[in-house]
Amino acid sequence: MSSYLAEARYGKDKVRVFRTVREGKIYHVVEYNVEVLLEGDLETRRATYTQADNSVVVATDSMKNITYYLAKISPHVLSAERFGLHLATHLVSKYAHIHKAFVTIEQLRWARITVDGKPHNHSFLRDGDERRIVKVQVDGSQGKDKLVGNVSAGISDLLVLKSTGSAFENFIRDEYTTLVEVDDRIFSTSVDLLYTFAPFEITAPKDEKKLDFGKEQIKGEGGLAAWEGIKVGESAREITLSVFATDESASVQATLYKMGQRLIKENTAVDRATYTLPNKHYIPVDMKYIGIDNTSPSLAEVFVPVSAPSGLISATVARVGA
Ligand SMILES: O=c1[nH]c(=O)c2[nH]c(=O)[nH]c2[nH]1
Repeated sequence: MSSYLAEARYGKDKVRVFRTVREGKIYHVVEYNVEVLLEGDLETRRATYTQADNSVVVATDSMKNITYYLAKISPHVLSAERFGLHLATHLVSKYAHIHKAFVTIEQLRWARITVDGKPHNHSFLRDGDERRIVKVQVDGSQGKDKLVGNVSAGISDLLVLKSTGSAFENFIRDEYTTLVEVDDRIFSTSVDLLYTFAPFEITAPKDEKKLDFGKEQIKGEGGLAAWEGIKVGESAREITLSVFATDESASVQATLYKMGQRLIKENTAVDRATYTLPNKHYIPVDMKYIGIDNTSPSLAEVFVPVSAPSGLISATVARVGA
């Protein structure tokens, strides 16, 4: 039976980077977990996988070093979108046989501590397990002077709960149905969101050593939005939280759709948004045995948080015509 190498991609995962940027007495900080993967002519030029020839292999250790080097010198390091674009563009520009770079960045939360009502200059707290996610792909396979950037970004593990304003009624009732219809229930989910910008053209930096990567070098609306990704990121989080809080939810599905609709409407460069929402069930405790009604929706006050199983609702909302 014969076989061949169908696909290959390799790199470094879990490169942990913490960076400070000083602005006088004020410090800005970011913490990233970075994954860097490369694709290229690893078989046609030298048989890396099939003949154990390492002569075209950029060591994954070097990719880690490049990540730290760019974290030191990149003017874009405080934005995960910009930093990812800079890192991926640098890798594809530097190595002739590397055609695609894939950078995934997880950004951990560090919020300023408030002291006497004022944000502190250099002290921070971890205000949640939620992470920002940025995925960048830079494709140089059509030529190193025609780099194409693809950026998607979003949120992972944003845990939310509302204690009313959620119902689930009129679903299929048949021989398998035990769930009762409720016009008032707890709705809790851990939001995963990934939104995608239109692909855009990047002009590779002319001065490799300087690694200058100016705003003017990214063409197209999607590119500029990815460049200004911090704003879209803030808007996406705010829309997600505000729709979750205010929607009179008929189902997780219906609330998810409203989130996606508003995200696309208010962020003109976002083409698609995929939400994945587990339905973390809170079940009212049955106290009929002791003569107490805790299960009628309006009287339910004591609940069991159920970690498994959970519902899982996922959908992509896309811009018409994109
Ligand atoms: O919002 C919901 N959607 C469902 O599809 C579903 N199914 C279920 O058992 N509970 C819920 N809740």
